[in-house]
Amino acid sequence: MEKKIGFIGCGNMGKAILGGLLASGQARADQIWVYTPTPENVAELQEEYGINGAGSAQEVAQTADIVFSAVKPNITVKVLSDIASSFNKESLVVSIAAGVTLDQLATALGHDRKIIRTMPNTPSLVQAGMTSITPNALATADDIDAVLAIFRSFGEAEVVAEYLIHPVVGVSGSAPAYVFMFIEAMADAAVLGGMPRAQAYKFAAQAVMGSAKMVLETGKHPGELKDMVCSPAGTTIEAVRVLEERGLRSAVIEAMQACMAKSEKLSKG
Ligand SMILES: NC(=O)C1=CN([C@@H]2O[C@H](COP(=O)(O)OP(=O)(O)OC[C@H]3O[C@@H](n4cnc5c(N)ncnc54)[C@H](O)[C@@H]3O)[C@@H](O)[C@H]2O)C=CC1
Ligand SMILES: O=C(O)[C@@H]1CCC=N1
Repeated sequence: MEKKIGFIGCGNMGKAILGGLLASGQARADQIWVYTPTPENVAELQEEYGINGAGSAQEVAQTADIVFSAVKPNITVKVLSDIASSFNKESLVVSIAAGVTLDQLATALGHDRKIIRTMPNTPSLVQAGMTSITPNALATADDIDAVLAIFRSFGEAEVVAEYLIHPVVGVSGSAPAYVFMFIEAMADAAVLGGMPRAQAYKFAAQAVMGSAKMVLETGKHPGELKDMVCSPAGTTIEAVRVLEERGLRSAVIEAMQACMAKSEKLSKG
């Protein structure tokens, strides 16, 4: 890709995208401009990645063809509306903010602006992210392909209609938190059984990763994969019985309902 790419804000998620772009060779460091309000942060990013530091968000907007807005949701609209007039006519703005709709972004940036709303997740930091991509009507097929390629450089990415954004937040954006809780709980139980803690985290995390890989790679129904583990009168079915008794599925579904409801509330401002 020969386009210039900009970042306004570059914390956890910004760095995941920046790192993915560079590691995959999709962009060279000299094609990338980054602004954050703390000059020391910019200097650190320049040192670590060799990218260009920008002195202001305006400079990023004026320079880049694709601009990632990677600031917190509560300041996204303000940050973008302050610099709306600095973008080039053909620039594409990509937002990663949870709960900020395409309509709110267009109100901040102008209704003639090409915009793509995305929802990545933190496993992007280890090249195993999952990102939804929702373009507005002005974004071209080339814009969508370019942004899909960027997010696919550190995981998977799919185009998703905006009305599905709340389930995306529930099943992907926020989901790593619940999986980490599950890993922590499994490790606690292993420690209870006498296993050293570090070893317990390794076993629990590898079990989760391997199970996820089986779902993705075998194409088998998760229930069938569960049945493959449950020997008749064996150990696993005992655990499954207790998980059912304690309402694991219902707890997960209700937790995600709360997550999706909050996502919907945030979108309404
Ligand atoms: N952390 C997560 O799991 C996910 C986060 N997101 C979204 O990513 C966005 C960023 O989140 P994180 O990277 O976790 O936050 P972060 O706090 O790590 O990074 C925010 C960045 O914005 C910069 N910043 C603060 N004020 C600024 C301003 N006025 N102008 C320009 N830059 C400014 C900060 O210096 C920092 O570099 C949020 O909108 C969030 O909704 C999306 C999916 C998952
Ligand atoms: O909790 C949040 O608001 C963000 C959105 C997705 C993951 N973290």
